[in-house]
Amino acid sequence: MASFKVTGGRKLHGEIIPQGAKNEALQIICAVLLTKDPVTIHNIPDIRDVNALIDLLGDMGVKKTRLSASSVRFQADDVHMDYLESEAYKNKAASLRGSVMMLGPLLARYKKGKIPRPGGDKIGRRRLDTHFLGFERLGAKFDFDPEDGGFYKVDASNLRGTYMLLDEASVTGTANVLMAAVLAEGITTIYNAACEPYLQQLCKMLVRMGAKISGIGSNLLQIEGVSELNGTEHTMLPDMIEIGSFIGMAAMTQSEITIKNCSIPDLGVIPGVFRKLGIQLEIRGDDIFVPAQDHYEIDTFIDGSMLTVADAPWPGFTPDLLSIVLVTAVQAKGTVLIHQKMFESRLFFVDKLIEMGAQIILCDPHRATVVGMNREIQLRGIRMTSPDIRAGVALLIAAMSAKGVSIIDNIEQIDRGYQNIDTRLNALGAEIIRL
Ligand SMILES: CC(=O)N[C@H]1[C@@H](OP(=O)(O)OP(=O)(O)OC[C@H]2O[C@@H](n3ccc(=O)[nH]c3=O)[C@H](O)[C@@H]2O)O[C@H](CO)[C@@H](O)[C@@H]1O
Ligand SMILES: C=C(OP(=O)(O)O)C(=O)O
Repeated sequence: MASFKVTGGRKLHGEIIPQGAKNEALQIICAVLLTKDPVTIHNIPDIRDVNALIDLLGDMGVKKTRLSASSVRFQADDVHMDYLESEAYKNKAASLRGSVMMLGPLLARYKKGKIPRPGGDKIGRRRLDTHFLGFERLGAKFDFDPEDGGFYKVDASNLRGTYMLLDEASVTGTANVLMAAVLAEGITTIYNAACEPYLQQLCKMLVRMGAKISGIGSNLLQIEGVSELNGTEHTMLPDMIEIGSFIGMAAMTQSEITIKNCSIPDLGVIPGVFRKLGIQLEIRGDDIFVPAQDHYEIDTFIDGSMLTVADAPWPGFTPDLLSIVLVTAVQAKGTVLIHQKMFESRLFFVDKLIEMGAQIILCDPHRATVVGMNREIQLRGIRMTSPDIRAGVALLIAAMSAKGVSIIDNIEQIDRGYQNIDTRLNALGAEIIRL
């Protein structure tokens, strides 16, 4: 288990380029299974989860040619379906959440697929019902037998388009069902579809491959099945969660940074939520300039009542940034209620922040009230463990703003989603040592 030793109190200065989006990459890389033709993908983040998925596809027989550090050409013209029966497949596929999105393409192209219970963050119950109810609506047979190796299995000789109202606007669920529907016979309508930029990017890529999809960016997708898809090229958007993390980090450490090439129109309400915490952001072309700020003050609602920041399916605020908003509020002036509606185990990391000196009341597993300290008291460095990817980065931000040295254990969680974060932040003036 690796750790970070972080010396707090260093101010950052300079420019940082966000990596390609993790959650988009996981969908896009699964989509290469939909065609026998080459698919070239650019701006692939060099992070644990994405590398694990690329390895897994390689083990399944997908040809990979690395064209540069962040570009790979894939060709799925000879997929070894028997690999799915191996113990190695079970272990590797279970190591990340994104692997579940291989099922839609496998079902569409090979009429069957299986996946062990996928990994990913342990942040509460993470059900997969939407995926399998959707596949069943398309005509697949679904089977899950906990006694039989714990595999989720799907089987279908003939996928047929249909109308479906998704159980919930699941991000990976929508991607999975969509990838099955593009090669199904006839027309599929998916209502209550998730519509994050990740999914919009996937839809656009599928259209370039020859799929017929309308309603892109909305919660009502219509797909006219085609018999075959062809190859394409695709470039990943910058990671909006990393961009939000850098904004919070700059505010907490009184740093002046420029976040380059942010694809601003794809950030939705993210900049607005950080502005509500009182953080000044200047949009300069496609960059975000965050000036060094001694103080920032949390807004109230128009009627003077206390601000709540809550997650919601896109275009609402992404749950993946709530831990960052929470830690950023620790040194703001004012009070905010953080309401994590989707996941019930994502706020427990606040006990570490409290140990560092933050004023937070964990109201229940979904809600925490942060009473900002307006920098009157500096956090103090401690030893802590990163429980999940976003809490891990929230703790890193706290440590970077704290007095003294902190040790963060289990940074593999951070490495799942943030590319060489120590090196990139050290280049801006941080002091982070990988132990
Ligand atoms: C690999 C990947 O892309 N992971 C992301 C994906 O996970 P993932 O696709 O697994 O998450 P889902 O969108 O399926 O939903 C996550 C949780 O939110 C709940 N839920 C979902 C939809 C809804 O309308 N209401 C609701 O309460 C679900 O019950 C579930 O517990 O989306 C999550 C929600 O944005 C993000 O945190 C994850 O980073
Ligand atoms: C929860 C997340 O990831 P995953 O779904 O891969 O666990 C995340 O990216 O914040």
